[in-house]
Amino acid sequence: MIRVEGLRKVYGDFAAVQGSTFTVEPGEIFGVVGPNGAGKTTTLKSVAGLIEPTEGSATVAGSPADDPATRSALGFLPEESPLYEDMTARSYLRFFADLYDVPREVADERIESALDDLELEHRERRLGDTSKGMKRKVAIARSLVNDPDVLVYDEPASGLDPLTTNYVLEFTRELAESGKTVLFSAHNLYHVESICDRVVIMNEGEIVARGTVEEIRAEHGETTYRVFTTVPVAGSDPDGDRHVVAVGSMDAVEAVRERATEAGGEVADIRTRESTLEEIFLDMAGRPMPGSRRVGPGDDSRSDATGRPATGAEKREEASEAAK
Ligand SMILES: Nc1ncnc2c1ncn2[C@@H]1O[C@H](COP(=O)(O)OP(=O)(O)OP(=O)(O)O)[C@@H](O)[C@H]1O
Repeated sequence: MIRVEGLRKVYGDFAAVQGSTFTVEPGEIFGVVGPNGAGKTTTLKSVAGLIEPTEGSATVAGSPADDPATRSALGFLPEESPLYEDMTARSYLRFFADLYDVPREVADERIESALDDLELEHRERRLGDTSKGMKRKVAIARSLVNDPDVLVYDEPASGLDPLTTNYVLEFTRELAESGKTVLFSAHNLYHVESICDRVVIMNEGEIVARGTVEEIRAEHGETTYRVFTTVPVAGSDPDGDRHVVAVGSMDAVEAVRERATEAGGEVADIRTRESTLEEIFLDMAGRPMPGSRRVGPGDDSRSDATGRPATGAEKREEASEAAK
């Protein structure tokens, strides 16, 4: 289980995340969505123990996210996943399994099983010569070599073709169904609607909406009523042999009905339409936030410089960075 409480991250005088609170349960896919710069990656990296919060906390299974043992038991898929270009998928995954001290036999079985599940072809091809989709699948397999219970996936389907995207999303869904806890960020709201159990929408470092997609729609969306009349009424447009006017409430529908009756006609049909998640998102993302992200003199611009010796998990991260 992931628990994020009052998470705030400040860089210099700028608040990247302004105090987020949420929990993610085992078996659940929890989506974090928002426009560029909203604070999604900062949130995910805090849960992966790669960023130290300025205030608040992120815990995984009750332990601090940056605890080396916690990090070792978590699978993180970064937005960009550089791989060692000269290695093959198998040798690359074995290399990471060794870093996690997974016994060779267990690792080999786990790697083959992940590559089978991901239907990865060309396992002995140099990674530098493989497609973007294949590289992403290898990065996903890498997030599983330590058999983590908790997965943090930053834009898992970014830049992939529709077929590979579906594959990756379906695979992520299956991981959650097998009991894993999945925290997931995405720009594509269709992906979010299709696989996430619950969602938070972030804007300018703040959570501005939360719940299931249906709950968010009910709370933040709008219902539009298209009222079809047999005679023209104020504001209506012709529609075949009828007239149509769009209104936002049942009271307004009744007002249209009265006007139509006064004009000697009637209401022939009423159709309702709910906001899509995309419309809600665009509305919220475009809305200026009341609070500023500027804060007083900064205290935490060097997020990763904790001053303590590098842990095994950090060395693994460095190894991954070096592959860039
Ligand atoms: N190390 C850093 N130093 C200073 N500012 C940072 C740092 N990391 C992130 N930020 C800023 O914090 C804000 C949130 O960044 P973050 O990467 O979390 O956003 P995001 O929602 O993931 O964006 P995107 O969708 O573009 O990936 C951005 O304005 C970003 O420029």
